[in-house]
Amino acid sequence: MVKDPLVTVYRGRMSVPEMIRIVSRDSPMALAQVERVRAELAVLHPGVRTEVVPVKTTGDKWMGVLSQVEGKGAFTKEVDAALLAGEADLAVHCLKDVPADRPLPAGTTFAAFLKRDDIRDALVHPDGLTLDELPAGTRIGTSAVRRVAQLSATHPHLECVPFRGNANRRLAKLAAGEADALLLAAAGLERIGRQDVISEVLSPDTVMPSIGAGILALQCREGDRELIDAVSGLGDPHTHQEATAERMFLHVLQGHCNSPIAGYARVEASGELSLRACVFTPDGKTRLNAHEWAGRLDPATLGTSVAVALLRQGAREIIDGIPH
Ligand SMILES: NCc1[nH]cc(CCC(=O)O)c1CC(=O)O
Repeated sequence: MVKDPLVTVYRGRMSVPEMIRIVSRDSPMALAQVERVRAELAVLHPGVRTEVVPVKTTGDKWMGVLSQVEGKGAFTKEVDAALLAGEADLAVHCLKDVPADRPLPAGTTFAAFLKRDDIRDALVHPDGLTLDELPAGTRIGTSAVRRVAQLSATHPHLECVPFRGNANRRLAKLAAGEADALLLAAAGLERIGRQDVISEVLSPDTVMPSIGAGILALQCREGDRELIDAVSGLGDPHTHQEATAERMFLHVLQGHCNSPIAGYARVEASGELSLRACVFTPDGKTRLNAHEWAGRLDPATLGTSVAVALLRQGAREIIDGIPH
């Protein structure tokens, strides 16, 4: 490989923090995510030392309905607070847990989006049945309004039962018989090393993923130039475009924690970005769809355009009609 002399000089001059304190939730999945960040940082900046600052979030402690606590911010609030208080320098978030209806907490910014993992949901059934093979009355453990709405529409003979807790806990509750099957993110199961329990990975056409699925976001304090420069090299350009389009879409739509919204952007084989998205009623009976290509639009404008397309079809009325 030919070395680009400019890059070499720039790397040589770049000052990198000696120590980076990384804050995250303390679930096994979150800690596995931190390990990925540490491993990628070690490759990019072999001299850097890192320390992990695990915190418990409201979303981890509260096992009731999320809309009764912070709703969407329940998994990020304490992590943001540690960053802003200077107790850590870098936060690792699942992008799908970072509220998009409001700006990031003042004084913080995204420094990178890591290369996207699998965006699909997976079925976990102890006997290995697929979604279409599940008998009537099978209890699916999920509290996600997005999953409940879609399953209700396509598989009305199945029964969704409320199921909260981190992925490991959900697997334990499944093993204890509190449900017959689960829907979980394939990427999450992969991160905790439990792909073995997956009985079927569901195509996005069967269950449309959540906005931001499979993306890890690195968040820093806004003024922390040295750190932002040091970690921005972990970012993936396609993921950045996808994340930007998806988050602007959610921002314009102004959903709340009970809004069944799904969708994903993708840089297609042609190199062009596309975004498809849906809004559902909670019973899944009404489903609004939009799919657009970026063409000359930048990713954020594509997100805006798809949101407007859904608003024209009545998305606001659906979202506002759902109690929250
Ligand atoms: N809401 C919790 C959450 N946040 C991110 C993931 C999975 C990993 C990802 O999509 O980044 C999960 C678990 C799940 O939905 O099964």
